[in-house]
Amino acid sequence: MSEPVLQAINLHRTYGNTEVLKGVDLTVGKGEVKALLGPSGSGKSTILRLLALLEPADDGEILLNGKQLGVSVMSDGTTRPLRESHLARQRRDIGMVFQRFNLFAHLDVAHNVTLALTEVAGMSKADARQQAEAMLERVGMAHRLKHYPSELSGGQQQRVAIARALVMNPSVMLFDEPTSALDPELVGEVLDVMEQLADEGMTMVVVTHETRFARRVANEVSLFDSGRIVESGPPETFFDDPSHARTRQFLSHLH
Ligand SMILES: Nc1ncnc2c1ncn2[C@@H]1O[C@H](COP(=O)(O)OP(=O)(O)OP(=O)(O)O)[C@@H](O)[C@H]1O
Repeated sequence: MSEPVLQAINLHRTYGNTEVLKGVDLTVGKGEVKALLGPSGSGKSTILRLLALLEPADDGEILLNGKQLGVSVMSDGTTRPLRESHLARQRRDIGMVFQRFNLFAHLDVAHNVTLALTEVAGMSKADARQQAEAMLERVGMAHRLKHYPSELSGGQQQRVAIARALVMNPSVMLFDEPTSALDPELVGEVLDVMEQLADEGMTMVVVTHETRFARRVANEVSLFDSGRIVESGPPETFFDDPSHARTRQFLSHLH
């Protein structure tokens, strides 16, 4: 594997009495794509929310480019949760794309993409506009700068959401079932953009039910079940490995 960009070590998360993540280890190397499959409720969205620093783990560590996230390490080696302002800075380096596009309804396409650049990164409006246009060009949406989200198809909204995450120049992009809320005829345009990103060397973690995409684009595929990664492998062998009994069972429900 190439040098690790994102590492999760023994992540745990409990809601009430339900232990949703029971010790998850995950490593994504630079320029690699990791696909996570798994049944509904197995904890896939939870792991992505933790990796995106949207909520804290109860136990375990997350490292980005070798640096532990979400905590400050004291001189005696103990750790403390990071202050919100520092957390916000770390979040900028992690792009997240949700199942539902989560665009700001009251802002046009260009402003959806420039907002974080001007408000969070402190960039001038002119520079932000230039970067946003370049990023929207990359996802094939530069011709819709003045449109509002409600005037776009789901696939177009999702491509804008991808541009909005990319414009912060993150080290890694996390995708949480980015096509599962789309009409079938719109899935391809979003997967094409994601494949193009992968080809360009973006490091990605993708929760998806699109097994053909995972076969074609991922470097490693993992099956997530009941809060754990239970089976993993390169796509060439993962789907057809006779020892992957749980993957076979999962796939038989999917089709
Ligand atoms: N904030 C929360 N409070 C309480 N329970 C939660 C919370 N978030 C998730 N859960 C529970 O954790 C479990 C795992 O949820 P999660 O959304 O991570 O699964 P998933 O694998 O992404 O499922 P899906 O494919 O349906 O999105 C579910 O039982 C869910 O109800």
